Amino acid sequence: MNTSSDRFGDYSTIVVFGASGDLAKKKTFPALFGLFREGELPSTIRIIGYARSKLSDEDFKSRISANLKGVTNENKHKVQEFLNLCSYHQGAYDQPEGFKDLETEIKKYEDKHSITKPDRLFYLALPPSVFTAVAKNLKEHVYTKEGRVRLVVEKPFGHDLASSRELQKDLAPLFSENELYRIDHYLGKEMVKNLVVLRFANEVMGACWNKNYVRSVQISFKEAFGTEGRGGYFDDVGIIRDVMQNHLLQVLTLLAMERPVSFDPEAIRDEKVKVLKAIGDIETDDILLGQYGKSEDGTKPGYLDDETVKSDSKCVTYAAIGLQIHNERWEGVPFVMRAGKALNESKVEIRIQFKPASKGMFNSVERNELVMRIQPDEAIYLKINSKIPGISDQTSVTDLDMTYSKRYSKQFWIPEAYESLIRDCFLGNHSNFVRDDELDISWKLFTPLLEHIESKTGPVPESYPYGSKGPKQLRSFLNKHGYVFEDQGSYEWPLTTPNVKGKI
Ligand SMILES: NC(=O)C1=CN([C@@H]2O[C@H](COP(=O)(O)OP(=O)(O)OC[C@H]3O[C@@H](n4cnc5c(N)ncnc54)[C@H](OP(=O)(O)O)[C@@H]3O)[C@@H](O)[C@H]2O)C=CC1
Ligand SMILES: O=C1O[C@H](COP(=O)(O)O)[C@@H](O)[C@H](O)[C@H]1O
Repeated sequence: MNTSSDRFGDYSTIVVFGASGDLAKKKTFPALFGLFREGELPSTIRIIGYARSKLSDEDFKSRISANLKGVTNENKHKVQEFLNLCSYHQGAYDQPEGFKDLETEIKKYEDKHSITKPDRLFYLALPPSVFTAVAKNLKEHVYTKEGRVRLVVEKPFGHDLASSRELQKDLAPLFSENELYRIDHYLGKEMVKNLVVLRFANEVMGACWNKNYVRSVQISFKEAFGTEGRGGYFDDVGIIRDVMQNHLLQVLTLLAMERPVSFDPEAIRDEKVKVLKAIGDIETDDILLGQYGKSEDGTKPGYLDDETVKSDSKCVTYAAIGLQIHNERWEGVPFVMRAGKALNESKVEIRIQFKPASKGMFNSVERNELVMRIQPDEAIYLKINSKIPGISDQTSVTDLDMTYSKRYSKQFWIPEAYESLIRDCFLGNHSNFVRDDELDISWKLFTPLLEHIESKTGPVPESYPYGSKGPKQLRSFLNKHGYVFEDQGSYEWPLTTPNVKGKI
């Protein structure tokens, strides 16, 4: 696979802002360690954690070491080697002093290694309220014209179209689009990265990937836990901003875009933008909204039981949205995105249901369905009709199954999303990052819907029990959008023992 590369040098500096925070502890530092452990980061780089909290180097290191993953007896020495590369720098986000000191510290390291063209990666693991202040101070005090600078920004990139544009307007004069890496961590997930290959490296897939064969497409995100502990954050956000406007929409664009001319990041992102532009307005009767209540047995709390949320909150914790893509390939094919918290299971998957086989020989065979499970346990399987083996002349549904855990050995390293994306930043590959125009169109699409939902007269979400499959109307909503729940007959997974007899 050709991917463009502009790799940083061996004496680069990575600064993680918000290093005392949750994301840094749970994702950023574990990902940096994972890359180091696998030899994907040079052993000579410098990693600096920056935050306002008063922490000694030891405090900081013990904080980050608690979450490092993939440590075995054979590689445990790598933990200390990694920690030796790290240090902590205390400073404010809105005052120049901390940044000036940071510049001195980085320069000292670069001078020691005679680096004249520095490579500096700044990772903002920070609330968006301080993005601009940090970006300004970085530009003024820690930027290098001689070398290369990359700025990684975490979601949320705004709250709606206006605030997203405001943020863009603030960042644009400071860092060029080429220097900006907007992370959507779903783009770093293995199965999401495989979509381009699955579609465009397999003629058989390409041939049926259109309105002539596909009846409906679903992108489904389910979490088996509620907003426990994050209600305060979630109440202003809701499930649509939290995972749909970004993660699921990114998956949809990769699923629906035309073939890019190459693996060049701009070629890929150009195609994503084209398909985003072809998505029709979201109709208000094409949505299903829910909010979870207590579990049926009363052991799990309802959303409104969280003291950090407004007692009469209409915050949406479940949404299903029907979309149409108005282009030659997809006209008339319903795309449904659905996402919910506090459901019966945690699973993210794509389901492409094909049109039924022609009648005549087979009057009751089921529709083919291609499932790509993003998590847990990545898998691609195609449900097909097959003759029941043996003396039977009946058909049954079975599957062509590529479950990664069965197909690839456990010794084989599949990077976590953040590992994969930080590696891309280091290599200078923008393919899996969100470009400014993608962001703008995605907010244009979702802002009217959000305004409708959040207006005083907006719809009241249907209550569903914690631990259930979601709102009761889901089944009819999916039917309305072309998805047929097939009678699975003798389908069993993973092993089938058909209970049928042949005709004499
Ligand atoms: N946590 C997660 O799993 C995910 C987070 N994100 C995004 O990543 C970013 C960071 O998230 P997370 O680590 O959870 O956030 P935190 O709330 O943990 O904030 C990170 C650090 O920023 C500083 N900080 C917090 N609040 C403020 C404030 N009001 N003003 C100035 N500084 C503040 C604190 O450091 P100090 O006071 O020491 O300076 C804190 O340790 C956010 O944009 C979030 O939306 C995205 C996906 C997942
Ligand atoms: O961005 C977010 O994503 C997580 C889900 O990410 P995953 O990698 O665990 O699937 C979600 O729980 C969170 O609410 C949201 O902010």
